[in-house]
Amino acid sequence: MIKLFRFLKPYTVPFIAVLIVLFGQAMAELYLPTLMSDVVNDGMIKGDSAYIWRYGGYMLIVALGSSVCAILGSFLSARIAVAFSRDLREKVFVKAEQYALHEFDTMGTSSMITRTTNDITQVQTLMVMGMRFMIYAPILCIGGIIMALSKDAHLTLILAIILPLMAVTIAALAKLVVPLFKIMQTKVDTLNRVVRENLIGIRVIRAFDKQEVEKQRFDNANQDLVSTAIKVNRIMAAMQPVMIFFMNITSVAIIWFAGIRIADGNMAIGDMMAFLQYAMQIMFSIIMVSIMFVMIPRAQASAVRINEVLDLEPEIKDVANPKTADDKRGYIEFDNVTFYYPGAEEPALSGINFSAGPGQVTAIIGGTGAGKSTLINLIPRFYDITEGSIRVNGVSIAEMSQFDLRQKIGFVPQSAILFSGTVRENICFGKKDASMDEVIHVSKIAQADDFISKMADGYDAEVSQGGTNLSGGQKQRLSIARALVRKPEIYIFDDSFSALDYKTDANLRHALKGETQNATVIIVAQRVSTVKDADQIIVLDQGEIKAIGKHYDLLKSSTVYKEIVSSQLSEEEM
Ligand SMILES: Nc1ncnc2c1ncn2[C@@H]1O[C@H](COP(=O)(O)OP(=O)(O)OP(=O)(O)O)[C@@H](O)[C@H]1O
Repeated sequence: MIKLFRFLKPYTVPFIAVLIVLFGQAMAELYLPTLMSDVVNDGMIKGDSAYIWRYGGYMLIVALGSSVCAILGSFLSARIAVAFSRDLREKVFVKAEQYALHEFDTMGTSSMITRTTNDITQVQTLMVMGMRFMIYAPILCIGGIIMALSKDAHLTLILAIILPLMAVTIAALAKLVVPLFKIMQTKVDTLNRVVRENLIGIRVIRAFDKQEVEKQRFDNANQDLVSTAIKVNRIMAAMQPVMIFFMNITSVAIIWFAGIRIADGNMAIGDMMAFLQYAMQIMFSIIMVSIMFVMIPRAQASAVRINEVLDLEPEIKDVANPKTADDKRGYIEFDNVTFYYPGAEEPALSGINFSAGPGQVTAIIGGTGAGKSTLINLIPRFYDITEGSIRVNGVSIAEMSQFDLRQKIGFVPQSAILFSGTVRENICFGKKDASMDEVIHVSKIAQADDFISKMADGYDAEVSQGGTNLSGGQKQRLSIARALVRKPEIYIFDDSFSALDYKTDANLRHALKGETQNATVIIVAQRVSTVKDADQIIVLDQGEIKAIGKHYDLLKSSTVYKEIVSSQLSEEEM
């Protein structure tokens, strides 16, 4: 957790201010019982009302000062902690944005959400308490002991017996509760995962009538978290009466023994009253510190999880002096590329060699799991290759900046992901400052203008989160328009026409031809009709290129291609 405190640096001045005002509060509170004892001993007992008024006035001023310090301390510490967690959330988010895809898989999306929200809140809560009590409680405790000793050294023997007993009790309770706090964070993770899977997969769950099963799964995760939380709260709840018991027994013992000492003439009444207050202050500060210590392990577990996110160095990084690749446009070369997914024993792709250039359409076809998506994911450098090299415009993509590389690419993923916002905003995601004419133009090419115009608000119609108010084909067309609006030099379509009917698919490809005639187009497709006009077709099977060529040549030369074609077209069509 200490590692995270480096992010407090911008708040050094308010942090020091917090320490100063809380020091002031502690000193004021330590002074009050002494003033009160003076009022009792020298004012009330001697019947000196002027003294009572004067010292009563001092007491009021000191109490007021203490309150002002307390308010300022709370205000400043809350502001620092909230600003600190805002900064931390931003750092975690920015870091996560740099992760390679498999690093996301390692962390887990739901765990990333818990880490960005709940875990940071745990650290924030501890930080508020820490700032509040870190300096205040020790001063109150040590100062209280010194003042109590100065009032009556004999009576402090009571504290010498009670305080260790209290410390042992707190330690025993903490030993029970600390491991439970740690477990709670992982249970929050599990609950988040179940909720997330259910919300995303709600249609599948309903279609398969699995509501009851999923409800049970949720109940189990929920109950699991609740039972741990109940255990923790039981122990924490037990702490309060136990501490009150200690405080009461201390008060009784002090009054009893002080009574004897007052009767013997060895102690003044005012000193007894002050002693009692110091004893309460000492005990209160011990309770505060112990509550903080009990909270530390939970926040510590959260801090470890936050540090895991911050310390994970993204595997895919820009080189120190990235090269530009602007001498040519749209040239892609795969040179003996082999790729293993992290941790996989078999390569997903091996010995891939091909090149593609501007004005050329390259189609990739193959059975499911052949490695088509993997291949095109390597071009924007979503993964780093294991062997060989991939060059864009003659420059290895590992030597270019990721920003530069991805600026050159219009990527349409397999599953169309849209964001909440309007249709226009979703299309402009590809180019922030695209004009309305550009948006309409690309929508027409993507065969989206028709359905957008029919929507109540047209281009200003709202797309719900994840695009759930659109059909699969409509989503695909919007994500194609989003890629087109960038006017990139390389287009990558990952099975992006699969949800379109044959007619729309044909119209779209026809319209695309004009738009992309100077660009390099790579199309992954399952349908032969989508790929057969391509300038080159790459036939992929089990991560290897089995053949490259045009449709008619491949029909003669490649048995794998022929099998794919014959499974889709009749003898006559072939
Ligand atoms: N993130 C991943 N981690 C590990 N292995 C993966 C990952 N993604 C894909 N694979 C594996 O890599 C191989 C190729 O998958 P890929 O998604 O590239 O196939 P595909 O040809 O695009 O299939 P489809 O047409 O079904 O989409 C498969 O064996 C798959 O299990």
